[in-house]
Amino acid sequence: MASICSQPLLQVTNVTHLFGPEKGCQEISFDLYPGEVLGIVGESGSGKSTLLSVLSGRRSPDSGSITYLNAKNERTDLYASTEAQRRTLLRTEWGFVEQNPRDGLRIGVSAGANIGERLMAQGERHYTELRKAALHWMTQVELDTKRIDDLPSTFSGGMQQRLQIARNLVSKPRLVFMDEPTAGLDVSVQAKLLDLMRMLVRDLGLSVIIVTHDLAVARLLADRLVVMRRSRIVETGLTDQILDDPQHPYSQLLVSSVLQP
Ligand SMILES: Nc1ncnc2c1ncn2[C@@H]1O[C@H](COP(=O)(O)OP(=O)(O)OP(=O)(O)O)[C@@H](O)[C@H]1O
Repeated sequence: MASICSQPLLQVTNVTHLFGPEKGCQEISFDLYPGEVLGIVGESGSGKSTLLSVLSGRRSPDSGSITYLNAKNERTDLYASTEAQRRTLLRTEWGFVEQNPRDGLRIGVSAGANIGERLMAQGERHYTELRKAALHWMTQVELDTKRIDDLPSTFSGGMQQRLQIARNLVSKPRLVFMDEPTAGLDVSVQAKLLDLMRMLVRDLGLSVIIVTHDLAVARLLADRLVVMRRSRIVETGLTDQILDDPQHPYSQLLVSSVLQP
């Protein structure tokens, strides 16, 4: 967890993006600290994915601001930057793990090339170095290194998700966004992936914003939660506090309906 002295990595102030009344996200404010994992939970349609795409620079807010403390320790306003600057940030200091690995991988190139791509974009041209990094990251995410030249389409869903994680982490991002990264996987595959993600987040000191409708995933990974309902945050707090003692009636309903046997 972050030290209370450090500055927020991400500062979100009054962010709104609406497709219609209560459709999207509105008046969203929170700070994310270095090394912190923030879970965004709420029912389907509450605006979690919309918020994630605004936070990650993919969709401009109608109003509000998001500032990010970059690796040079400069605070930058995400939407005052150019589109190209935001794209660069997403390829370097940030990562984005899509729910469907096919949206986050290049399906037509090998696993090794998928991992090496971000390094190449950052100027690494040495084949030996790219190969070494790919092997290292395959090992980190527990993929068989013998599959380095295989296409991701020959991988299982769980393996593709591990590859997507490796592809993101190779550039040593400081902040990773994840949209339901374990949804659609078998329960046992999910459990192993969650263990791996927990280990990587801890070992690398990553800051993460993760959208999930699965409170068990939130419990395992997140330090803090924001609960969304109809485009707004209804409650925010430490994960254990919210899951064990929710204050808002909607959070109470959400927790009781999902966690009760
Ligand atoms: N591109 C879009 N155009 C119009 N409406 C949209 C668009 N994207 C999302 N919405 C609407 O905004 C609301 C919030 O959707 P969003 O996908 O952010 O919710 P969510 O909480 O992520 O839901 P889920 O858990 O089902 O993915 C929904 O009513 C949705 O129909």
